[in-house]
Amino acid sequence: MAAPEAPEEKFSLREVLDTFKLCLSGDKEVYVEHYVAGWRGLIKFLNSLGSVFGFISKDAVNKIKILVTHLEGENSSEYVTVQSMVKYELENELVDLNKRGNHPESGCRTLLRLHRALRWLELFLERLRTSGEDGKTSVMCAEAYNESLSRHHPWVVRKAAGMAFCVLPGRPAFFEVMNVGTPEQVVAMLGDALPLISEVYQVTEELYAQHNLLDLP
Ligand SMILES: CCCCCCCC/C=C\CCCCCCCC(=O)N[C@@H](COP(=O)(O)O)[C@H](O)/C=C/CCCCCCCCCCCCC
Repeated sequence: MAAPEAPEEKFSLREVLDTFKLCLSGDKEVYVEHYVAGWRGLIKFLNSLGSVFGFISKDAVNKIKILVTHLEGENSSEYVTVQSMVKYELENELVDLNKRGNHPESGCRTLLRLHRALRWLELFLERLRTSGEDGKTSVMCAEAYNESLSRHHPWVVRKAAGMAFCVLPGRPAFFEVMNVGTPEQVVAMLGDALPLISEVYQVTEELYAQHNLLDLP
C-alpha cells in the first residue's frame, strides 16, 4: 500500500524571517541557499491561498529548482553566495547578456526574477504593516505589483496576476495564515522583517547594477 502523502507544513512568518536573517553574511554577501529557503517558505504561504495562485507558485518553484540544481551541481562551490555566482558565471560566459541563447537557466537571470519579486514583497508587506483593520489586501498587492514586477511582465501575465489578486482574503484572514498571533504581533514582526528583506534586496540590486545585469533577458 502506498504511504500516505505527508501533509504540507504550515506557513510560519517567523521561519521566513529567520531564514532572511541568515541570508546576509558579515561582509554583506547573500547566501543563495538561504535566499532559496526564504522563497520556499513564502511559496508555502502562496499555496495556502488556493489554486488561483498556482501559476505564480509554479513559476517560482521552477526558478527555485533551477537555483537548487546550481547549488547542488558540480560547481556548487561557485554558487554559495550571489556574489560568487555572478563572478563565476560572468567570468565563464555562462550568462545570456543581451538576448536569450545558450544559457536560459543561468543563476544570474533566474535569481534576477526572484530579486524583482522581492521588491514586490517589500512594497506589499510595508502596505500590509501600515494598513488599517479594513485595508484591502487585493489593493495593496496590486499597487505593490504595479510599482515593481508588472513592468517586467507581458500583458497576459499582468492580466492573470490582476485577476488572482482580486480573490485574496481580507487582512484578518491573511494575518491568521501567518501564524504569528494577534494583529499587533503580526505588525511588530513585519516591522522586524522588512529591514532585513530590504537589505537583502539593496545588496543584490547594487551588485546587479555594478555588473549591468538588471535587464537580463
Ligand atoms: C509574509 C507573508 C505575506 C506575503 C506572502 C507572499 C507570498 C508570495 C510567494 C511567492 C511570490 C511569487 C513570486 C513570483 C516570482 C515571479 C518571477 C517572475 O517574474 N516570473 C516571470 C518571468 O519569468 P521568465 O519568463 O522571464 O522566466 C514569469 O513570466 C511569471 C509568471 C507568473 C506570474 C507572476 C506574477 C507575480 C505576482 C506577484 C506575486 C503575487 C502573490 C500574491 C500573494 C499574496
